Amino acid sequence: MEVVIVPDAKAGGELIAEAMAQLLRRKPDALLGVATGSTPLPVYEALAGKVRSGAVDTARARIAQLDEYVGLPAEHPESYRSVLRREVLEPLGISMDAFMGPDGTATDVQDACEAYDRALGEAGGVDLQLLGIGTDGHIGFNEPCSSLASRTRIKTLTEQTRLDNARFFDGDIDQVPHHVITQGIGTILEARHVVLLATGEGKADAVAASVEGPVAAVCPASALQLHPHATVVVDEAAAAKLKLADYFRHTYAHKPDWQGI
Ligand SMILES: N[C@@H]1[C@@H](O)[C@H](O)[C@@H](COP(=O)(O)O)O[C@@H]1O
Repeated sequence: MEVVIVPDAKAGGELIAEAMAQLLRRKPDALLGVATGSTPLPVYEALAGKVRSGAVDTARARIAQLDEYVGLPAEHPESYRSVLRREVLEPLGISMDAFMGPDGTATDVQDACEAYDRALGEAGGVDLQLLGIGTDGHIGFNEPCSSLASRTRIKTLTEQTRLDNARFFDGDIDQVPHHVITQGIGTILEARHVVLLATGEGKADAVAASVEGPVAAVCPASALQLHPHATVVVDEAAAAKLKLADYFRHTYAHKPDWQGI
């Protein structure tokens, strides 16, 4: 696992957007796994800037969704499908034909989960999966004690996560669904490169537990320690509780220029 400490969220966004751009130059039809939440927005903004300036071409890029609320109509403004259309696909000029995600409106939710998990494999697998992190260490919607081998499935949200996400539902927790579909931790770990971005002091405990704590289901993001190519990008505030921060700074400052993240 590589930990990169950047000065602020904008620098983190630029670093990850450049990694995505390099991937797309090498593999124009790369499948990018994207996350929702506030944290990844600087990545999408930086990548959209590169598309506008002609530094990268997204004509053949494909996008895969990480997780979804169960029961929200697909056209609901806060369904993750709508959020990703608004924040990722439209700014990047990628059509919905190149988008894949789980069906949060399916009557048979289990079947929808299995179908999406299969579809990811049939699409050749995710090339780069971008993740945020919840204050409790969750990735996607894999709440604490999710199996580290889990596949795409239905999960029940904790009260804390519903509270955290109420800000997208007029601050009203009652509007936040209890159930979600999320790629499992085992599914996420199949991506060729996993990049987690965390910013702000609110994420410092979760980052320290994920990077320097034991691999444990109680902290789902710690599963990234098992991945052969995982990059954790953190700003100074989110890095505040890392005991090895100086070591991470030193190794990143001295790595070969050609290596990228
Ligand atoms: N399912 C999403 C996660 O993918 C995201 O990482 C998390 C943190 O969101 P934020 O980046 O807004 O803190 O929120 C939700 O739970």
